[in-house]
Amino acid sequence: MAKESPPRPLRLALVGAGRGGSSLLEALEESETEIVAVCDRNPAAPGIAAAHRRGIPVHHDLEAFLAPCADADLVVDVTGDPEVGRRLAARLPPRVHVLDGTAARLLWELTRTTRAQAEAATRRNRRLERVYELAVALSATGDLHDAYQRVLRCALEVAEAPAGSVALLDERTGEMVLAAWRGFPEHFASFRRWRLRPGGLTTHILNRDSPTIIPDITALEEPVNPLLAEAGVRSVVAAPLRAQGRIVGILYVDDFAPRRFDEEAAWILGLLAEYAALALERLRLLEETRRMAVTDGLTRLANQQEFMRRLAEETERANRYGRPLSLITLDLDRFKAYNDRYGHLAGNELLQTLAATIQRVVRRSDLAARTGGEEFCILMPETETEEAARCAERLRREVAALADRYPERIRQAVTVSLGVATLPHHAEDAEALYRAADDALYTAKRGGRNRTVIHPDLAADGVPH
Ligand SMILES: Nc1nc2c(ncn2[C@@H]2O[C@H](COP(=O)(O)OP(=O)(O)OP(=O)(O)O)[C@@H](O)[C@H]2O)c(=O)[nH]1
Repeated sequence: MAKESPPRPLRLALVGAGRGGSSLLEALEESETEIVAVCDRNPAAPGIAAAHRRGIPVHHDLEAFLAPCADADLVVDVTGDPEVGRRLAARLPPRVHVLDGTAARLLWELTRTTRAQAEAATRRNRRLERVYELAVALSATGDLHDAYQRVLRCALEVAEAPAGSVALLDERTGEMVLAAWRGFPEHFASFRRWRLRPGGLTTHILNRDSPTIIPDITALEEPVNPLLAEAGVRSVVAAPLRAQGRIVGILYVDDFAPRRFDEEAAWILGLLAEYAALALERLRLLEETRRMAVTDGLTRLANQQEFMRRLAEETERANRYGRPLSLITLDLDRFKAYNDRYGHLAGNELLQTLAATIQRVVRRSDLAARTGGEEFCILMPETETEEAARCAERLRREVAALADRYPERIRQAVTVSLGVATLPHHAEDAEALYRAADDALYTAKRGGRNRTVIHPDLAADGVPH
């Protein structure tokens, strides 16, 4: 059997490059059809520039245009001018078909529809591809913050929206808590929490299986969360985040103008939310485990291991850059007697109150840790001895005032003894710094307790108070 040769592309010539002609040119841009010539009297007609751009021969005179037309299969006449129609019919060989009027419009509409469908399919594939890429990235990351940002970036891209956020449900308090956001100004985060109200928008979103589309929140009757209203959000698509059958939060995608998000975007956001919820929950648990591994369970301060790790790290940094690093060690005075008298639980409560006091007194850049039963350490980068001693004294006074301040929790007046040492003045490495501060603390205990001692003054009575 003879092999069939592939059909050669259709050759088309176009007369009339106004709005209709240029739309047809655009609609045929990616088709196989070969445009052999374009003709329009008006050199400024929109289709003329498009034809030049695509290298299609252009004519402004019908006579000259007839020559390439004789070589075409089809001439499309969108001029609507009967004179042009007559001349084409009279001069072109019968083999060349002429499409004009309604038939030309039909051709344009069919081409446009096909193209729109192809574009929609490409867009859907691109959106699904983004979700797939997100899934791959989420399974590789171990960082919760990074994961939130990736989820938001992907959601905004899929919905072609300028802003979005993730809020998590705090089951204990019945509140929504903002976990991450994108495309909002800084002050957006000032509304970090809001209450769930029965009949409110948040409750409505959480109770639905699929995403909720809201074209204009100002037209809603139910109360809207203050975050959206305050930020000037007008339209929303919101997908519930569910992990193992439990509702964990909401993914919001927002626009500052009223707009109806398309159903396809909402459907894909639903898919994205399903996967994201599982991945985010996994990372949240991982983070929680990590946090627990470095935290003391009773006081929520850093634990001994974390303190030793940070001490080594900060010592190295201080030595490398020639910067001071101070360390305060402190220990409750006669805690055994307190425990014996009021019981272990009351003792625990005292330790927790002391930890909260330490946390209140130190700076954010300092590290407060519980390093033993009733022993605590405060690591203070970039801090000279005098400043550390001032902080120690302030802490000592605050502890002495605890019984007056919290009579329901602290059963009798308590005090602490503190030791201060600074690298490089009193030690050169981590171990020596720890020992120096501890020696100072020991001296404070021997000197009568309820005092601060700076390392070289081991024989002195401590800092005057
Ligand atoms: N309640 C409670 N007590 C603890 C905890 N860890 C250690 N302790 C107690 O802390 C007390 C420490 O006693 P000592 O080391 O003799 O020190 P002290 O009584 O504070 O005396 P000085 O430090 O010399 O002023 C012991 O009774 C421990 O049982 C804890 O987690 N909770």
